Amino acid sequence: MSVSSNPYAPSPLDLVSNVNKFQLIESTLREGEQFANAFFSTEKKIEIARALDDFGVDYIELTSPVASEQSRTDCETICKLGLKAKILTHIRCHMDDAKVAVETGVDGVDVVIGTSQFLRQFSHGKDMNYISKSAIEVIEFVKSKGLEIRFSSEDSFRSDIVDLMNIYKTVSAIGVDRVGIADTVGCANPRQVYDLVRTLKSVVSCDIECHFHDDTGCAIGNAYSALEGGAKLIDVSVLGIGERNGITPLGGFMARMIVAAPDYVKSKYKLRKLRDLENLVAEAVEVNVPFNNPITGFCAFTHKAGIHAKAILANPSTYEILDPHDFGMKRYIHFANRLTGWNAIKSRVEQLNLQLTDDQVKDVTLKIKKIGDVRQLSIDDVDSIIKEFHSDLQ
Ligand SMILES: CC(=O)SCCNC(=O)CCNC(=O)[C@H](O)C(C)(C)COP(=O)(O)OP(=O)(O)OC[C@H]1O[C@@H](n2cnc3c(N)ncnc32)[C@H](O)[C@@H]1OP(=O)(O)O
Ligand SMILES: O=C(O)CCC(=O)C(=O)O
Ligand SMILES: [Zn+2]
Repeated sequence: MSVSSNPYAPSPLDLVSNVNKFQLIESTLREGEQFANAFFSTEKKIEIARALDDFGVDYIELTSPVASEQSRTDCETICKLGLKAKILTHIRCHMDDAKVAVETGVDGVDVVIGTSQFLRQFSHGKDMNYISKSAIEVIEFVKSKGLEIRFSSEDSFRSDIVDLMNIYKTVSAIGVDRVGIADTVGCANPRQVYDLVRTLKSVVSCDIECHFHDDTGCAIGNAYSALEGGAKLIDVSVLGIGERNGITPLGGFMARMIVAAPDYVKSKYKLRKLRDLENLVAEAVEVNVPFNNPITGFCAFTHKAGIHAKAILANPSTYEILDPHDFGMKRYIHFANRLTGWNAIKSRVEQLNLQLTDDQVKDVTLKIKKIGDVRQLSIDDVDSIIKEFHSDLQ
């Protein structure tokens, strides 16, 4: 499908949209390390960082070097790998953290501080005046070291909008490279995201990054809305791993974006590496890839009901918005069940190199359905029924 005829592409009139030119901040080695099951050895971090780099992510975000001694040395080690992706580390808005971060060899520093009443009162206990002063101090310090610097307000969607815009205006005025919006508790919906990004865009001159938790199931939708509103960078992690049930998943986000911006996504990211990347991380954190995962879930390209199977055999676009081949995956017609139809069975008869008329295929389909009413069928069961039917005819 060419972009101009793609109904899911952003409208050319949508001047602020970054759907066709977004970047990824991959946070499996930061947010993902906050996933309950995660423990990454140095070797595993290196393996994951290399795989993310090979996939084509723009940035790799690492855990704060002040989290532990090993976190700091791992950060230094990954910086020395010579990856194409820029390496970031993520710190609190405090000079103690910033001083350690700039010595690790990272390309940039992501600094964050809670701005909502909840976090101001119960997390760090600081007012907006303090936040503003410490943000200026940290930003100017990191900039003086020649590194990229991003300032983000944690819990943005539960923060006072005037406070938010004031702090973003302040950091933009002193030349921060990016500002970040974070839906830390996953409370935002796509419309709120669009509105906040649009508002923010009118007060800052730098790029906007967004970070969405998935507590209420909106992380991918919110990321898309953010790009529509003019955000440029989206935080993702492999399988979405992170605090609680995590953030925007890399794979699901790729699924969303390939539909909207196929040329950009296919040329920029090695989509065929997605499955290996997900398996690598799933194994490292001892989880299974979810059965309903976009793209790589075991049945993501399996078609079962007879009506679907017939149309898919005629033209896969009837029931597929994604082409499995773009991801090195294959589609599968599940014909061994009572919901099957004669078109699916005819296709199986052809695969078995048997000759049956359409009426004969319809007859054998009824036999298959009859047994399928009593028990689960396997492919071998159906093949045996077809072969027996065929030999009875001879
Ligand atoms: C929403 C997010 O995911 S933000 C990223 C979260 N990442 C992490 O927490 C990284 C891993 N964390 C750690 O290893 C530890 O929490 C450390 C090293 C950062 C701090 O450890 P400790 O000094 O033992 O403090 P603890 O974790 O109990 O409390 C957090 C401290 O940071 C302060 N703080 C919290 N957020 C911020 C912030 N954004 N900027 C500045 N200070 C902050 C809190 O006030 C508290 O300070 P206190 O020592 O005066 O109570
Ligand atoms: O730094 C950020 O923008 C996000 C921090 C974070 O993980 C969150 O707020 O959930
Ligand atoms: Zn987060």
